[in-house]
Amino acid sequence: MKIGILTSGGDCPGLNAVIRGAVLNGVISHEAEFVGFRNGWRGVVEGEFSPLHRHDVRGLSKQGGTILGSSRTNPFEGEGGGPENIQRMLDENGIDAIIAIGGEGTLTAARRLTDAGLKIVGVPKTIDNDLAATDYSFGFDTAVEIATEAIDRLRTTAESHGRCMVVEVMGRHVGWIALHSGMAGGAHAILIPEQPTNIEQICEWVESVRDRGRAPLVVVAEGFHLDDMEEAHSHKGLDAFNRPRLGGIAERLAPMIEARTGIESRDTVLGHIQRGGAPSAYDRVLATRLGMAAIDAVYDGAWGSMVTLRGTDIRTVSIAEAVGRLNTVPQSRYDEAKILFG
Ligand SMILES: Nc1ncnc2c1ncn2[C@@H]1O[C@H](COP(=O)(O)OP(=O)(O)OP(=O)(O)O)[C@@H](O)[C@H]1O
Ligand SMILES: O=P(O)(O)OC[C@H]1O[C@](O)(CO)[C@@H](O)[C@@H]1O
Ligand SMILES: [Mg+2]
Repeated sequence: MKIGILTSGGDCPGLNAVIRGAVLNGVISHEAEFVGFRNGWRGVVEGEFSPLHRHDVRGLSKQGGTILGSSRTNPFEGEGGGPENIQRMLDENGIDAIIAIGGEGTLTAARRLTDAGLKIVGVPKTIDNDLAATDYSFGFDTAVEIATEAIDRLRTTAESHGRCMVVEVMGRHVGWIALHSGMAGGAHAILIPEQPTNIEQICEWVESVRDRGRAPLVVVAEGFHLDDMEEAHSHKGLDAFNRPRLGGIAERLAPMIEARTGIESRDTVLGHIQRGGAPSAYDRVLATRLGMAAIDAVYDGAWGSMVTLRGTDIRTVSIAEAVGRLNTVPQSRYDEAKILFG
């Protein structure tokens, strides 16, 4: 079989480990051949790909980013877009199946193409951990490690100056990175999109920390909004898929906290640092296993399915099951963390 692999949407540590796992399992177990599409669906629509041999994936599991490149191209648009054009391109090049590695957008596109008859298997990726039907997605653990290290560092400078630090982490719709890094770093408040809060409550937590002689540390997810804000803070325009680019809520909160409490406050926005660099060992293992399992799904003809982590097992589910809803932070997990606020 000749299998095409693509990575689409925002990048994520572990993408290269998936590619390596798939290529190695395919070559070793099935003598499969591989091509890598350039820049996500754009490479499919424009027929831009190159062979991926075993030697191309050597040493790749520790490498951040994606050797294939990524984009937010819509496979239903453009001259070569749409299921008929894509199938023709695949037939002309003898490509039997596609492994699409991406988030809910990429997987939704994959599901629509599969509904139209294309042979695609999905692999879930996102640092946000917001995809349903998988217990964890690779990239999340790495992002939490990076954010936790940043929180640890901010804490020492905060204590030196008796300042309040507001640290912003990623998380467009869900607060998993904030929850886990905040718990790991001993944050005094964790603000997440699922739990709009008022500024008075935040200041109460901050003041109680100060009253104990400590420097308050607040972790906020970029998608958080105060309960009197209509939506998440955005001042950077739109992304390539016309969605507001988030980021900057920490810059709004820090002066509000300072004005209300009198505690000198600083903000830090971690941004894409959380997506860069080498994946953690956990993410390398998870990504490698998902890549290997994607090959099994291809050889089972499980089109329209996605490989997934359930407990410690790798399974397959239908993509439809994964993209319909978000994996949000449950109330019980937030309540548990909240015991330590203030
Ligand atoms: N409903 C849809 N139908 C067809 N194509 C879609 C659909 N939703 C998204 N896409 C395409 O898939 C691309 C990738 O989706 P998106 O940009 O949301 O990234 P993602 O895979 O969800 O990863 P990320 O976690 O970075 O959001 C989009 O830019 C868009 O072109
Ligand atoms: O890479 P971009 O387009 O700036 O996307 C940023 C978004 O992607 C993510 O990193 C992953 O979905 C979000 O946390 C963030 O809002
Ligand atoms: Mg998306």
